Formats: sequence, C-alpha cells, structure tokens
Amino acid sequence: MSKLRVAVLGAKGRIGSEAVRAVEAAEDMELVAALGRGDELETLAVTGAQVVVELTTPDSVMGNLEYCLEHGIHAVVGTTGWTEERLTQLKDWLAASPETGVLIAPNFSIGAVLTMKFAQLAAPWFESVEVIELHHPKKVDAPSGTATRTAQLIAEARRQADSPPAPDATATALDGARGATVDGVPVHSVRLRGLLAHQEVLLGGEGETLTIRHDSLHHSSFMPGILLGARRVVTTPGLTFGLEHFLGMS
Ligand SMILES: NC(=O)C1=CN([C@@H]2O[C@H](COP(=O)(O)OP(=O)(O)OC[C@H]3O[C@@H](n4cnc5c(N)ncnc54)[C@H](O)[C@@H]3O)[C@@H](O)[C@H]2O)C=CC1
Ligand SMILES: O=C(O)C1=N[C@H](C(=O)O)C[C@H](O)C1
Repeated sequence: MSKLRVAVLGAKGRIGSEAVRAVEAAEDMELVAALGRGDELETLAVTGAQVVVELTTPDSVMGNLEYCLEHGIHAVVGTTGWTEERLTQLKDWLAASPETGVLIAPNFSIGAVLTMKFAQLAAPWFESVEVIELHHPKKVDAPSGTATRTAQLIAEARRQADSPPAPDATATALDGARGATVDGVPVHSVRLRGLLAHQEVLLGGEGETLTIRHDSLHHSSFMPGILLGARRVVTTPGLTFGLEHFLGMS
C-alpha cells in the first residue's frame, strides 16, 4: 500500500520538530517536506504532499491554509488563534475546494480532549465554573486555544440546561484579577518556567467542588492525535473542529 505523503509546517518549532520525528517514524507515512518560516510553500505542490500538518503561529496559519486549499492539500491544524472571522474565511476556501479536508484540533492529546468532554458534562450540574490554563512562558497567545474551546463548550452546555449565571459578588477588582471572560466563563492564564501545557476546570456547588485537571508533560502527548488526524482527514472533506470527532466522542 502506498504511504501517505505528509508535510510539516513549523518544522523547527517545539511541537513541529516532534511532529517531524513522529511522521518519520510512522510506517504508513512518508515525510515529503519539513518547512520553516520563509521556506517556499511551492515545495508542497512539487513534492506532492497529500496532507499538511500545520504547527506554526497565529499570524502564519491563514496564508498557509489558503495555499493548501488552493492546491487541494488536506490539513491537520494545531495552530491557535481561531476566531469566528477566520473560520468563516476558511469555510469559504473549503467551499471552493469541496473534496479537501481540514481538521482544526485545539488540542491533540487524548487527556485534553477528555477534559473538555468531562467539563461539558459537568458544567450544568454546578453553580460555579472557572478555567485555569498553565503553560510554558514562550507561549505567544493567551488564553490558550484549549481553554477557549473548553470555556465555549461549558457555556454551550449551561445555555442548553438554562443554568443561571455563576454567583460572584465582586464589586471592585484590579484589572485582570478575575481573569478573562470567554463566553461568560472566567479563564485564567498562568505562564511559568518548567511547565508545558496544563489545564484545570474548577466546578463548585453547595458543599462540594470538582476539579478536572490535565497535564501534558511532553510534546509526545500530542503525536498520536496528529497522526490519527492525518490518516482520517484525507477521507473527511470539509471542516472538522475538534479531534473528538475522529475519536468517536462527538
Ligand atoms: N493543538 C495542539 O495540541 C497544540 C497546539 N500547539 C500550537 O501550535 C503552535 C506552535 O506552537 P510551538 O511549536 O510551541 O511554537 P514555536 O514558536 O516553537 O513554533 C512555531 C514555528 O513555526 C514557524 N513558522 C512561523 N511561520 C511559519 C510559516 N509561515 N511557515 C512555516 N513555519 C513557520 C516558526 O519559525 C517556529 O519555528 C501554537 O499556536 C501552539 O499553541 C502547540 C502544542 C499542541
Ligand atoms: O502553545 C502550546 O504549547 C499549546 N497550545 C495549544 C493551546 O493553546 O491550547 C495546545 C496545548 O495547550 C499546547
């Protein structure tokens, strides 16, 4: 059987360099290109890449995806920075390339996907819910894509259950003391040397609390999800948002 022709964008980055190694080690894949900032995107067409693994930066991802969709190259995207406007633009590009698939995964690790699912399940059952994400200090965006997605899923679950707003008597606060608000859910971002990627969802009710915590201790935690995404995206046209859809958890 012929091998899946995979290219990695952001190949010299923290997660991109790990992805290069994972694709090279996968028996059913061939790494046809490993590109960094400034490298020619044309290499993707020349090498016949079928799937691009996009692990760059929020300022680069859209240009890269525009190229991929113009050339019918499927994409597995881990890069953060997804807004409604960006998703609308991406859907327009996909409409013009209807056989191409794009997976955007706020987080590729199985534990993080489960954290989001558990938080979604628990959210309507507690009065209070807040998210804390903790990352290495070289991370350029806050809050993390995972925390943003978690907060959106929590908010959606609470809307569907007609949950009242969480109690909060704060009358005066220093700017930022209560974190950022994503879809009504407080999200707090910690940047600390020694950490990689961690998240806690804190839920509180009368006389009890529940803490759901996930820790990515190494970039290897993201690799099975990336490889699964590459294998599945080639037969899944259109936009898939969240790895859970490829894990039978949606
Ligand atoms: N979805 C997930 O599970 C994960 C997502 N991420 C996300 O992946 C992205 C990258 O994270 P890190 O590797 O930590 O950052 P990084 O800064 O170490 O790596 C990004 C790399 O992309 C390169 N780059 C920038 N523009 C480029 C372009 N146009 N073409 C090719 N390469 C380009 C940079 O030079 C850099 O080497 C971030 O948005 C991060 O949040 C990171 C880990 C897991
Ligand atoms: O920048 C990172 O490191 C990570 N980024 C993603 C995010 O913003 O959620 C995924 C993971 O948290 C690691």
